[in-house]
Amino acid sequence: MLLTTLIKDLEFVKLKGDLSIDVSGIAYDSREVANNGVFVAMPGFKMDGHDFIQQAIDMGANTIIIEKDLYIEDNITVLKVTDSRKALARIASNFYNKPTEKLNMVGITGTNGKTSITYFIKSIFDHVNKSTGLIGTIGTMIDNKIMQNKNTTPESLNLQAIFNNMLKVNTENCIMEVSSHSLSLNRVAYCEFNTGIFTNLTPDHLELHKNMEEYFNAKAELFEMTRDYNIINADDEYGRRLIERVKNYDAKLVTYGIENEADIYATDIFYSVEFTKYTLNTPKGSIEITVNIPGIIYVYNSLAAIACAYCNGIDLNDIQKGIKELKSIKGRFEVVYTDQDYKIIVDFAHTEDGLEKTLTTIKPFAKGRIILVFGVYAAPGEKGRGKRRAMGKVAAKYSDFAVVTSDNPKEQDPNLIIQEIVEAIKEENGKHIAIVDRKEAIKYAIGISNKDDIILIAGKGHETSQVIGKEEIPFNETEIVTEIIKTSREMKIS
Ligand SMILES: CC(=O)N[C@H]1[C@@H](OP(=O)(O)OP(=O)(O)OC[C@H]2O[C@@H](n3ccc(=O)[nH]c3=O)[C@H](O)[C@@H]2O)O[C@H](CO)[C@@H](O)[C@@H]1O[C@H](C)C(=O)N[C@@H](C)C(=O)N[C@H](CCC(=O)O)C(=O)O
Repeated sequence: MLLTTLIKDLEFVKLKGDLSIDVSGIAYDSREVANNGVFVAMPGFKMDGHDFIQQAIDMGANTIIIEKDLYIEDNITVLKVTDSRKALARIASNFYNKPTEKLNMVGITGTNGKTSITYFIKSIFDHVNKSTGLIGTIGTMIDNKIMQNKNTTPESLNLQAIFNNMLKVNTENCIMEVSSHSLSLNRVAYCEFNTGIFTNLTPDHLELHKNMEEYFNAKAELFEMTRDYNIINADDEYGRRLIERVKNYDAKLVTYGIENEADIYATDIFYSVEFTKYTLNTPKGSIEITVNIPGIIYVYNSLAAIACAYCNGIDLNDIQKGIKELKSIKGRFEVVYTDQDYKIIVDFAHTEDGLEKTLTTIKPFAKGRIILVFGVYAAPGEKGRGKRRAMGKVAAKYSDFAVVTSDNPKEQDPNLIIQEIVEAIKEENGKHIAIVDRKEAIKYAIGISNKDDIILIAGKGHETSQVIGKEEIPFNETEIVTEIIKTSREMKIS
């Protein structure tokens, strides 16, 4: 591709070199630069791409895009921009010929519910044979095949490549989770969204966003990028603020909820431990909905998905069938083991709010105790103890016994994280034990469970690894539970 084509609509200052050259591709990691490629130097959290420019040139880069003032000796083209992450998004979109213009793009943001909503929408779209790809925490799904992502919302270059791959297999709809990081770090810049969905906002990722206002503003950016519909939860405090903000935007506002007045809303909700039923009310009529995942959270998540399907002109009968056809979502209130004695549920709940909602969903149905296995992950740059204490309090309040363990301690001391959680549990007189090794903690919970108990293993959900120190260790909770139960049965028999 000609460099002039690649940099179309990019604002830059040419520091040196020729613009009428051919470039073979783009890289933001010097180790991945191809011969005659463009290297975009981006300052990072741990390192700085500007320190790897020489390596990129040695790898064969013929063009370098920078945002810092640097003098580069080699005889190559150097362009300076104000924000190299944003510049990467611009040229990545150009490189793949603006793929989002050819897809029906749905972006979902908010602290909780994003993954479930992508799956609910896909299930409805699949029911009416709309070819649909997903991007999110569980990975990227194209043609029903899942590939792992490094991030919930990948870097712009990877993202645009994914869109392009979707188009190659004639995918028409792309349903994606849009993390607040991706908005703040311009990973989704120059994506054309048809629909934006806002779920809710509770404290999370405050290591990057500093405070809730900044976190809210990051999420709200998505709704400045949508063309057709803004779908917002009317029962969330921040949702209501967003409604006020987007009221006069070009995209049509559609609200959903249970408590407050909304366009799409649920009434007559019936909960059981296996499913939830409710009456769906829309401007086009009402219909019974069965969601195969229990709890209030999934009433909200299904309503958001339904609002999206509704805006896409899908008939209420098809919406009803599409929601019912989704049997489970990996790591989302997933019953990984059940017999007449007890149930084991794996759930991704990893915030105070998420944990509280999952525990209160279980509470009315737990004939025995709720035994909770959980920890708190170490977020990059996180220093505060707020989240650990808050989750400890929730554990003490809503579970009968907490096995406090490691989540992803990363390079922080897992004992210290656990100690801070335990302090909060003790203040509430909660029954607990601390077991640093997560597998041992699960084994302990299974060992002490009696008839009718429910074990909730919270925090990691669909994840298949645990990050301890710098190491990523395979950790699949479904497999671990199965193995522990098998071994304990074999021991009982012998
Ligand atoms: C803290 C954070 O967000 N980090 C993201 C960031 O990496 P970084 O800034 O740490 O990269 P770095 O290692 O400092 O390197 C800086 C630059 O030098 C370059 N480099 C580095 C070494 C080298 O030899 N050559 C070279 O060119 C790197 O390619 C990079 O461009 O930029 C990378 C590329 O976009 C991201 O993959 C990475 O996400 C990490 C993996 C991460 O954990 N991010 C989390 C916090 C995140 O983004 N989460 C959200 C939300 C999740 C949720 O909602 O639950 C998500 O969307 O995933």
